[in-house]
Amino acid sequence: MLRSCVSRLRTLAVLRGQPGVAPLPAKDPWSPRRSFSSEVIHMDLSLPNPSWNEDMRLLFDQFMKKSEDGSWKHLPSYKSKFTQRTEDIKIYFPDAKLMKEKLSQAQLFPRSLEEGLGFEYAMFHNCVEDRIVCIFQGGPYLQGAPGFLHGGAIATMIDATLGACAIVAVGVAMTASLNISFKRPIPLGSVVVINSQVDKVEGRKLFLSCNIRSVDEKTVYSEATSLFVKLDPKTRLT
Ligand SMILES: CCCCC/C=C\C/C=C\C/C=C\C/C=C\CCCC(=O)SCCNC(=O)CCNC(=O)[C@H](O)C(C)(C)COP(=O)(O)OP(=O)(O)OC[C@H]1O[C@@H](n2cnc3c(N)ncnc32)[C@H](O)[C@@H]1OP(=O)(O)O
Repeated sequence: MLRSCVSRLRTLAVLRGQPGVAPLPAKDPWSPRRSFSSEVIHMDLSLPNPSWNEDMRLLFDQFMKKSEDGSWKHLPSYKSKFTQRTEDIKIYFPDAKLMKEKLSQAQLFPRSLEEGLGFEYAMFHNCVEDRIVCIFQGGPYLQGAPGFLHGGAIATMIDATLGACAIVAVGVAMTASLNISFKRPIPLGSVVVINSQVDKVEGRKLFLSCNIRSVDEKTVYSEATSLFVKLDPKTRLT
């Protein structure tokens, strides 16, 4: 217990001293309030929290303002929550009981880290142009090259944004392929904007693309194309 506390304090000290790293959340991320409780599971985690920096808050406010006339819609996001969509996927599993047990333990991967340490993001759907914008602040536990985001963390957010775009467009769909071009490293703690869209639909196949840019739009960090396949209700996944 004592050893784990010392190790956490060391981690905090290292992170606080690291240039370019977002300040840690004002609240102690290991406080009981942050434990795995139903309160956290059902909390919309795409709303502002103390770890969000000014860019993140400003962008969130701008998109919320744009949502007032109904042209944009904020998409809530949970650690784990049964929705109609998660109900929909049950038909793809032969053993419904086993599936239910698995789902009761499951958490959405990008929501599995504590507040401010990993993936902080909010998505907005443009209902007119049918595209999704994700504002993303990558925390200190997502480091790859020193001071920059890990490529896998970038890929995760790309997949999550393209996935949301596909699901909003056609319902339950899975990533079949994902091709990413990493053009510039993304500094830890900085805010980036992921713009995604459906380019083409061919039967059950959806071709999507996205790019990741800096808030001032001057830097293109990554570009990606993907294929999602709408699941066939006649085919089981396992
Ligand atoms: C369980 C799904 C989850 C649904 C979400 C539910 C709730 C949402 C709630 C909250 C979530 C919010 C946001 C979402 C966040 C993140 C999304 C992350 C998504 C993922 O992270 S997901 C994990 C990685 N993903 C996999 O784990 C897939 C493994 N895979 C398969 O499960 C199958 O592979 C599948 C289903 C893809 C297709 O299988 P299938 O049997 O339905 O279809 P089939 O094979 O017949 O292909 C049909 C046509 O696609 C072409 N095709 C297929 N694959 C291709 C490839 N790779 N390249 C080029 N073409 C390909 C064929 O060539 C044919 O083309 P054609 O018709 O022209 O001949």
